[in-house]
Amino acid sequence: MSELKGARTAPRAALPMTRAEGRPRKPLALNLELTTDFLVSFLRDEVTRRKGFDRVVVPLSGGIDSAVTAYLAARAFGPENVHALRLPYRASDPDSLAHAQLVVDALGLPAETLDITEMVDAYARLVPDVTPHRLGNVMARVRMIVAFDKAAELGAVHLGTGNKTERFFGYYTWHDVADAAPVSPLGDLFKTQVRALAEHLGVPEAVRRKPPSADLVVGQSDEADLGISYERADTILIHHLSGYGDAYIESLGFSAAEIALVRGLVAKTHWKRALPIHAVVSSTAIGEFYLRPVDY
Ligand SMILES: Nc1ncnc2c1ncn2[C@@H]1O[C@H](COP(=O)(O)OP(=O)(O)OC[C@H]2O[C@@H]([n+]3cccc(C(=O)O)c3)[C@H](O)[C@@H]2O)[C@@H](O)[C@H]1O
Ligand SMILES: Nc1ncnc2c1ncn2[C@@H]1O[C@H](COP(=O)(O)OP(=O)(O)OP(=O)(O)O)[C@@H](O)[C@H]1O
Ligand SMILES: [Mg+2]
Repeated sequence: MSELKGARTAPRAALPMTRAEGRPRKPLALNLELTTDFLVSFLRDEVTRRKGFDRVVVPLSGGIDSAVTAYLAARAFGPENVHALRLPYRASDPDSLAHAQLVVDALGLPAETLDITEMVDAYARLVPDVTPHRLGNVMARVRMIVAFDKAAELGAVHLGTGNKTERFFGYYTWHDVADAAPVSPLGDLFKTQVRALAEHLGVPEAVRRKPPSADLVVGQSDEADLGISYERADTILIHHLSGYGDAYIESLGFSAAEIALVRGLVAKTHWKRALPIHAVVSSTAIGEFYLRPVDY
C-alpha cells in the first residue's frame, strides 16, 4: 500500500467519472477493494501519523454508516483498539442496540453502553415546550459530548460517520456526534456507495438491509424525512454535482419535482458545510492570513 501512504485523496481509479471524461454509465460504481485500502490507509495516516493516536472511539448506532466506520477502523487499528460506544435514549429503537451488538460481536470490539436519557431529559425538564425535532438535535449533540469525553478518557479520538449524501442535504445536526469528529472516513461517499462498501466488508445483513434512520424521533426514517429514496437521490445528486442540467437528468427517468427537491436541499444547506464564521479585524486572522491547515 505504499502508493497510498500519506494520501488524503483516493487514487483516480477509485473515483467515478466526471462530465469532462464522458457520460458516466455507472457513475456511482466504486472500485471497492481500492476504496477500502485507501480509507484504511487514510485512517492510519490521519489518526496515528498526523495526530498521534492509536485508538479510536466509534459511536455505534446499529445503522450502516457507523457499522462501516467500525469495520474500516478495525482493519486500520486492530479490533482491540476500536472502542464501540452505544448511546441509547429511552425512546431509541431497541433494534439499534441489538444491531450494534451484531457489529461488536462480528468484529470482537471492546464495547460500552451509556444511556443518555438522564442527560437529555434533564434539559427537557428545563424547556418543557421543546419540540421533538429540537430534542432530537439535543440527543445528537449530547452524543457528541459523551464521545469527546470517552475519547479523552481512553486517549483516543472519536470517528465521524457522516456520508456525502447527508452532508449535501444538510441532513444531520450541525456539530453533532457524526459531524463534529476529528476524523471521518465516509464523508466523500454517497449513501449508496456506503451500502456497496458495507456488503464488500461483510457488515451483517440485518444492519445493511434496514431502512436508514436517525432514530431521534420515534418512527423516523431518512427517506421519509427527505422525501426521496437514497437510490434516486444519489443518481440525481451525482449528475447535478458533475454539471448535468435538468433536461439530461430528466432523460434518465427522474421527474422535475425530484430534481428540484435534490437541488433545493443542496442549495439551502451550504452554511452547514462551512466552519463557523469569525469576524476578521486584523492581518493575523486565523484561516485568512494565518494558514496552517495541517498540524504536524
Ligand atoms: N443559514 C444559516 N446559517 C447558519 N446557521 C444556521 C442557518 N440556519 C440555521 N442555522 C442554525 O442551525 C440550526 C439548525 O441546524 P441543526 O441544529 O443542524 O438542525 P436542523 O437542520 O433543524 O435539523 C437537523 C435534521 O437532521 C436530522 N438528523 C440529525 C442527526 C442525525 C441524522 C441522521 O441521519 O442520523 C439526521 C434531524 O432529524 C433533523 O431533521 C438553527 O437552529 C440555527 O442555530
Ligand atoms: N444510539 C446511538 N448510539 C451511539 N451512536 C449513535 C446512536 N445514534 C446515532 N449515533 C451516532 O450518530 C451517527 C449518525 O447517525 P446515522 O443514523 O446518520 O448513521 P447510522 O445509524 O450509522 O446509519 P443509518 O443512516 O443507516 O441509520 C451514527 O453513525 C452514530 O455514530
Ligand atoms: Mg441511524
